[in-house]
Amino acid sequence: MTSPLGAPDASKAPRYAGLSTFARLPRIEDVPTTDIAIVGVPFDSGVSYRPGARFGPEHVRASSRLLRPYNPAQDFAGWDAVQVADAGDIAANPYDLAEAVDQIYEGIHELRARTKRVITVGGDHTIAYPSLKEVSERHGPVAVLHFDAHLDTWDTYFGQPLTHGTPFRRASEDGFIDKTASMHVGIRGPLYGKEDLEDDNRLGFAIVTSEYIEEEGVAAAIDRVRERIGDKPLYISVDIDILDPAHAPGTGTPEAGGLTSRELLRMLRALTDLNIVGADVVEVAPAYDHAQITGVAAAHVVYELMTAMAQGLVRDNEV
Ligand SMILES: N=C(N)NCCCC(=O)O
Ligand SMILES: [Zn+2]
Ligand SMILES: [Zn+2]
Repeated sequence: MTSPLGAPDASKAPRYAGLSTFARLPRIEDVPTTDIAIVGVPFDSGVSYRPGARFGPEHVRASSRLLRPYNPAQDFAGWDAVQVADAGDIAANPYDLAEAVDQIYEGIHELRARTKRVITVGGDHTIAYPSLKEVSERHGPVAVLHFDAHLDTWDTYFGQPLTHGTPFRRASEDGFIDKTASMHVGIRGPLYGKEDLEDDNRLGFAIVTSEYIEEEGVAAAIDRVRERIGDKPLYISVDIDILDPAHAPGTGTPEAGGLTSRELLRMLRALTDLNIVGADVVEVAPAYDHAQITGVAAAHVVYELMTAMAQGLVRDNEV
């Protein structure tokens, strides 16, 4: 295999110059093969409050220009070990949720046919449903590790079954999720009723609350994640609003009392030996961001997920 093509040498081309791709990595059409594709899904027709996540992908790309090849926290240089490329954006009908979900599924399915892993950058949390549909067709029902302030296992909004508050209920009902090994991390804030928690449990999720992490610490939360998920094929979904609004103001449904970006990144880095088969990072809404605070946090989340996936591909001799 020829050496992977990485980002331009920042000592020759300034970081702030050049096309806006994730971490200034090559576009998928500019490399012969791709192992990990990072694809944008500029879609926010599923939101229930502040819109704007349709501009999330471009904001995360713009906020990722400082990322460098070697990740000391994982002692691994992901894009030097495998080919990582920016696959551009999947176009989805902003006026028809059902059609949009089909288009997102088709876009991921087509990408996955020519790459080994896909990381989707939203866009609102609706996109987790088609992504989980695609991943579960390849790996069977997957363990879902869902970082979020919100359960996102609600039923319908104004009669609509697929929105950013319902992806994991629909995915559980449709058999995409391993109900013995899925969990939410970061849950906090007001609910519609206690039955939300009863439904959530029935749909197959354990819960690590934001308050638990404050009381017991990140290490205890990591232990609970590892115990629940084990070595099952794992899908990681990161709603950036898991972070406290101080660390992610640029999002549509902010809830007080969240995690710091340091805590979230530490959790992600502790999971690099798990079998990560898919991931998304969603709900970045740049209209409410300041100085790329949220964009930079999301870019680092993608970077840690990419690094962990690259390690897994090398470890499992898939490259
Ligand atoms: N941001 C996500 N993914 N979900 C928020 C749902 C908020 C609500 O139903 O009130
Ligand atoms: Zn959320
Ligand atoms: Zn969410």
